[in-house]
Amino acid sequence: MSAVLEVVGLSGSIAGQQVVEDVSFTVPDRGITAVLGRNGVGKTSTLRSIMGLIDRRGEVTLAGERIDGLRTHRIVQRGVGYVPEDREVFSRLTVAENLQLAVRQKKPNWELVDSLFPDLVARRSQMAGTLSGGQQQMVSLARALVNDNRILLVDEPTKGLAPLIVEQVAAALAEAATTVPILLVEQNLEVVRQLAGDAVVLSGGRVVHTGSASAMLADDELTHRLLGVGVAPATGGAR
Ligand SMILES: Nc1ncnc2c1ncn2[C@@H]1O[C@H](COP(=O)(O)OP(=O)(O)OP(=O)(O)O)[C@@H](O)[C@H]1O
Repeated sequence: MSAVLEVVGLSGSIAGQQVVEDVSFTVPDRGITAVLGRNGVGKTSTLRSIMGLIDRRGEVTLAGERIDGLRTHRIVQRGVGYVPEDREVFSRLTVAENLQLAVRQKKPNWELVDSLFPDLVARRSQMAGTLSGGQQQMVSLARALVNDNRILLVDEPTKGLAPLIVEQVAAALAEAATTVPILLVEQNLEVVRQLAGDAVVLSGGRVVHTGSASAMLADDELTHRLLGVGVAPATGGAR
């Protein structure tokens, strides 16, 4: 597998404060790569740095071409789809209008979108603001998938969703990943276990671990140390 995205020495800052520090990793051209880490370590800011949405320095190469000097809309045009954490649907537009606004190509991928999100087909005329959180997430994902992209950056798509909806979103992501590689920020480790091939773990704005997601999650001590969750390591013998 070759890399679709290479990030080298990426730093990002917000209001003069550095929140991404010298981050380097590669995203393979297939499957789902997870970005993990505790709250506030810079996962969202890493995606926003790649998209040129915050001040950044460093190299970002998409399919062999540098994109770190480009404005956000140019990065999108090059084929980087971005599904932000807060979904950003236009609440006073219908589902159909939300999707239509995202279209950049002559033949949008309507078949793919309709097959992934049948619920949205029935709700085409519904105002997006009246959809549930899960349905809004699906609109947000559908807007990215309606175009051919080289990679999707998806930020916490299951956040705040009920377990059944989390399963639906995870299934849609798994299916979408058969058509486009995905860089996924995700806190739900069950979803990560289910979907991710590789994992990039951040701490304090820096990469502290990269490698197989399943190998990391199978190692309780490592998972606990990196993410502060899972089974705590034993602290001495029985008393
Ligand atoms: N608009 C902002 N203004 C000031 N500081 C910010 C802003 N957005 C993020 N930060 C800071 O940048 C750091 C990284 O935040 P970021 O949202 O990238 O982390 P994260 O890993 O995605 O967190 P979470 O898992 O809680 O979403 C944090 O210390 C955060 O407080």
